[in-house]
Amino acid sequence: MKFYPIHLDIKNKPCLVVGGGKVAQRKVIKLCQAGAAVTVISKELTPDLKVLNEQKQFKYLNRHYHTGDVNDFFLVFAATNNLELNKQIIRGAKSKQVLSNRINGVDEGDFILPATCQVGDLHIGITTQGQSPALSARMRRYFMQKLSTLTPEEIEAVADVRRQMLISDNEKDKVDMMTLVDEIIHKIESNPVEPDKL
Ligand SMILES: C[C@@]1(CC(=O)O)C2=NC(=C\c3[nH]c(c(CCC(=O)O)c3CC(=O)O)Cc3[nH]c(c(CC(=O)O)c3CCC(=O)O)/C=C3\N/C(=C\2)[C@@H](CCC(=O)O)[C@]3(C)CC(=O)O)/[C@H]1CCC(=O)O
Ligand SMILES: NC(=O)c1ccc[n+]([C@@H]2O[C@H](COP(=O)([O-])OP(=O)(O)OC[C@H]3O[C@@H](n4cnc5c(N)ncnc54)[C@H](O)[C@@H]3O)[C@@H](O)[C@H]2O)c1
Repeated sequence: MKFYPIHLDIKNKPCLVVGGGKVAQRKVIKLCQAGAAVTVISKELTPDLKVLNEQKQFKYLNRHYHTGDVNDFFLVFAATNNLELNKQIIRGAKSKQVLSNRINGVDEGDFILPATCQVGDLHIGITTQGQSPALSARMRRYFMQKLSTLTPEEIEAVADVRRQMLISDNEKDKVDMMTLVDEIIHKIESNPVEPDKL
């Protein structure tokens, strides 16, 4: 296994995205959803990033990357279309022990992002260890279709019974919880996938 799978709590943690294109946008949206304190450095922004900037979802520095910009960040994303610059950003981050993601290739940088799909608190993360992103993207669409039959409330119901079980230490609560889990698995199994939507 090349990469260690982890779900990181980045609430209020300072995260830097260098670049304002389509790939940077994907990173920024997920960082904001996870409650990070996001800074974006780029002279250009996609239309969606412009809207998020107007909503003050992140701190925007409308300029090119400068050496030293990575200092004091928790995570850094080198997401420009300039391969040499992305390498330089990763080197800068490494010299400051800041964890970094490079969108081109996996040999530099400390982590890569999985393709994800979710229903409520159930999240599925898919990676090919950076080798076949197109396969990850397709697998995500497969699981999105499979999970589309579930609701956040059904996922929450399992957590509710578990909380009850932890208080009561009652065998019946455990059976109830496993029944709900079985129902979820059954719904997923019996939900057919439409291949032309993958
Ligand atoms: C999962 C997802 C998460 C995210 O980005 O948030 C993600 N790529 C996504 C989309 C996507 N990627 C690509 C396309 C173009 C069309 C296509 O091919 O389909 C699209 C579609 C689009 O852009 O719309 C091509 C591509 N990707 C990378 C390269 C390498 C390079 O540039 O050298 C190339 C070009 C060469 C090639 O094709 O190989 C590199 C990476 N991409 C990764 C993640 C990491 C490894 C993930 C893994 O382990 O599998 C890694 C290493 C870096 C990273 O961490 O970012 C997201 C899912 C979107 C979804 O869920 O639908
Ligand atoms: N990881 C992935 O999922 C993935 C997917 C598709 C493509 N790619 C690769 O990622 C790269 C970026 O793709 P994109 O679609 O976001 O490109 P894009 O052209 O839409 O965006 C590039 C961004 O980089 C910014 N930039 C350039 N020089 C900069 C500098 N000196 N300082 C700050 N920002 C700077 C630009 O302002 C622009 O916003 C491409 O090279 C592509 O090969 C990666």
